[in-house]
Amino acid sequence: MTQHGPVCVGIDPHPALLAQWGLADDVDGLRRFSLGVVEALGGRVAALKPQSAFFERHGSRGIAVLEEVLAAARDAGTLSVLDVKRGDIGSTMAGYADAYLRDGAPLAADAVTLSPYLGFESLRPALDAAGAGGRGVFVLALTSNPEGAQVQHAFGVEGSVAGQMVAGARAENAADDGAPLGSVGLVVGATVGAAVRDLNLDLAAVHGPLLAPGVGAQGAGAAELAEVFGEARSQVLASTSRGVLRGGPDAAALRGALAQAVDQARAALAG
Ligand SMILES: O=c1ccn([C@@H]2O[C@H](COP(=O)(O)O)[C@@H](O)[C@H]2O)c(=O)[nH]1
Repeated sequence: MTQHGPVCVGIDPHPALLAQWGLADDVDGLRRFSLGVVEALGGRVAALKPQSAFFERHGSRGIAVLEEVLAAARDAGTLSVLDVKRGDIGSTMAGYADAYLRDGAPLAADAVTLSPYLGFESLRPALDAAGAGGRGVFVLALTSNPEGAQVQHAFGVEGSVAGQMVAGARAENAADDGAPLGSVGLVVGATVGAAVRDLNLDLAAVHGPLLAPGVGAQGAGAAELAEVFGEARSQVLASTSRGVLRGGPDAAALRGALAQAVDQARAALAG
């Protein structure tokens, strides 16, 4: 984030984007699109975030392309965040941790997104694997979609649901002595408006990175980033997929779109 700017670019090979890039909606199109993004932006961006759904829809050959994309990002020296939003009972979470957070696993990424709605503690195997292996997780706290509020803003005996995710991440990172940011990040959409303030969430105290999707196609920009994150802005990794990908397939145009997104995020999140 310091070197390349606080922006993550999502690799979301939507059928419509494949068509816009002049590619077929098949495994070859998927591969050319996704590796094209890594080739254009690898080594120039803080992180790349492949969206697993768009690889899974092509079946086992799509998953094989996802493996290639993760390896290509690694070879380019670029961190990968696999957006796969996993969450299950602890014993099954151990399987997911092994799939995504183990050295040498075919789908190993530098970080994954996790869904905590079976309870924060159900994520334990992934939290431990990330901490032990120098990897990270991003736990959904306040998602960028409007429907998320129905669950995430709800209150129980221990406060708001989102607040419990903030508390969980904060407690995990407290043990991560000395690191500038701990291994447990949160997903907080750039589109959530006043929710962080309304729910009284202390994001700065999480001491972890904050992945902020919603920039670009979902309507958030500099003003929204500044509004949502306040004191926690130095922890924010703003995430945009279609906002940059629509610039392709030309590599220079993709880099131009990334440069614009970085300028916008830096201005919003400075100081
Ligand atoms: O709260 C969330 C969590 C994840 N996402 C994912 O990010 C990208 C957004 O794509 P855009 O084209 O920039 O809208 C997509 O993969 C989502 O699944 C999110 O949007 N919100």
